This record gives sequence, C-alpha cells and structure tokens, in this order.
Amino acid sequence: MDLKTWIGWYERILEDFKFDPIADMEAAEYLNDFLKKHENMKVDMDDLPHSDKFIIFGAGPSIKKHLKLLKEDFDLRVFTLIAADGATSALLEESILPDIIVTDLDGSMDDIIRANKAGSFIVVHAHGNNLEKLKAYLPKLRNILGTTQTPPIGDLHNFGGFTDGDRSVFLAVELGAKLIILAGMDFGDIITRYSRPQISEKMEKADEVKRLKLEYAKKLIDWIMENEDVKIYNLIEAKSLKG
Ligand SMILES: Nc1ncnc2c1ncn2[C@@H]1O[C@H](COP(=O)(O)OP(=O)(O)OP(=O)(O)O)[C@@H](O)[C@H]1O
Ligand SMILES: Nc1nc2c(c(=O)[nH]1)N=C(CO)CN2
Ligand SMILES: [Mg+2]
Repeated sequence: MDLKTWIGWYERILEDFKFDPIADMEAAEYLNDFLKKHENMKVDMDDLPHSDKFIIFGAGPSIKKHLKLLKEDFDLRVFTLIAADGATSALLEESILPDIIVTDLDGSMDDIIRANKAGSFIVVHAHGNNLEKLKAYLPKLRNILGTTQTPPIGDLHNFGGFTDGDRSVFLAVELGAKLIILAGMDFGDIITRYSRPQISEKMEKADEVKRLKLEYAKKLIDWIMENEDVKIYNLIEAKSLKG
C-alpha cells in the first residue's frame, strides 16, 4: 500500500479509536533514535528472510488446529513463516520457529525474546500506546526492523497495516509474496490467551476496542486481496486443507 493510501486509513483509525497522532510520532522517534544508536541491532528489508510463499499466523481461536494441520499436510520449509505477535507462543508450543515476528510488544514477551534469540527476525511497531514497552524490551532484542504508522522517519518503515496480523500481510507483499496462507486469522470477537496472555480462560469475548481492531484487520486484508498481485487463502474459509 502506498503511503498516501495508508494515511487515508490512518486518519480514519485515529478518529475511530481516538488515538493521539503526536503520541504515535513520539514513539516513532524513540524507536528511530534507539535503532540509530544501536546500528548492530538493526536490520533492513533486504536482510529479512523471504520467498514467494508465506504463511502468516494470527492469534485467533483456530491457531492450534491450523498449526497441527499445516504440520501434517505441508512442507513448512517451502514457506517464509511470519508470526503476528502473540501467535509466536503457539508456534513455539508446536516446536516451530517463525522466520519473522511482527509485534507491537504486547504478546508473551518471554516467548518473543526466546524466539528472537533463537533466530527469528523481529519487526517492531511503534505507536502511542507502547512507548513504555519499547523502552523496556528493545534492549533485550536483536535483528530488529522498525515500523511506524505515521509518515516514516529515519530508518523506520511504513508499508501499511494496523494490527500485527494485517501488518504482517503488508510486509509479506512488500517482500514479494505471490501466495499467502493465513492461519489463526479468525477475526470475529473471540480472543485467546495467545492474544491476551493475562486472561484466565482459554478464550474470552473481545472488548469493543479489540473487536473494532479485528474489524480493521479484516478490512485491510480484504483491501490487499482486491488491490495487490497476490493470492491469499485463509484457512478459516478452507473446506478441506487438501482440497
Ligand atoms: N480472533 C482473533 N483474536 C486475536 N487476534 C486475531 C484474531 N483473528 C485474527 N487475529 C490477528 O492476530 C494478530 C495477533 O494477535 P494479537 O492479539 O497478539 O495482536 P495485536 O495486534 O497486538 O492486538 P492488540 O493491540 O489488541 O494487542 C492480530 O493482530 C490480528 O490481526
Ligand atoms: N496509538 C495506538 N496505535 C496502535 C495500537 C494502539 O493500541 N494504540 N494498537 C495497534 C495494534 O493492534 C496498532 N496501533
Ligand atoms: Mg501486539
């Protein structure tokens, strides 16, 4: 998505969520300054693993079922694997290391740091509500690519995308994907412990903000399906994985 089109979406998001664009910019400046001061922790788009086939994992209720089916029926080595934030924990439980993690640092950070140490590249998003998390966790990470939802500054990227899941799809398109399989991308209004590590039940009804975030995630992925030269299959809609 070009920047002009993204800014149109961003303006609607700012209005719907009442986010503060100045706070978004301050977080972006913090991330950019950190990466400038720690060149050895930074990577660029060319450094990220990629192929023309991607699987992108979201943190929805179907994630474990989809992971098990994919492990049985597909040679995962053919794909570049992207975990959206909290989905990283589900992959590690199945002994799968994602090639790339896309995160605003609110998944299970123990798992995300473990995967990053084991070799997953990490695409860290700065926004007005995660400045404290940037301060706490950036020093613990390596192989970082920085993203922002504001017009990009310095070394940061903005290839479009709001939630970690849809931003992962925009990233895959930017990296040359021709085929993308979506797993654990239920959208809807049920969230899991992978998405909210602090909830006590295995699943819960999403609050209104999360429900609206998932609505945007779906709309942005629909936009990609209609406007980009890529085939996207959501396993949620597949009648049979082999069919
Ligand atoms: N039912 C679902 N529950 C949670 N995530 C889902 C669901 N369906 C799809 N996803 C995708 O999985 C991604 C990873 O989930 P996670 O909740 O960790 O992300 P997030 O973008 O950080 O959201 P939040 O800002 O609410 O913490 C989401 O960004 C979303 O795009
Ligand atoms: N300001 C702000 N921006 C965001 C937020 C958020 O909570 N606040 N959440 C996101 C991922 O879902 C993406 N962008
Ligand atoms: Mg997140």
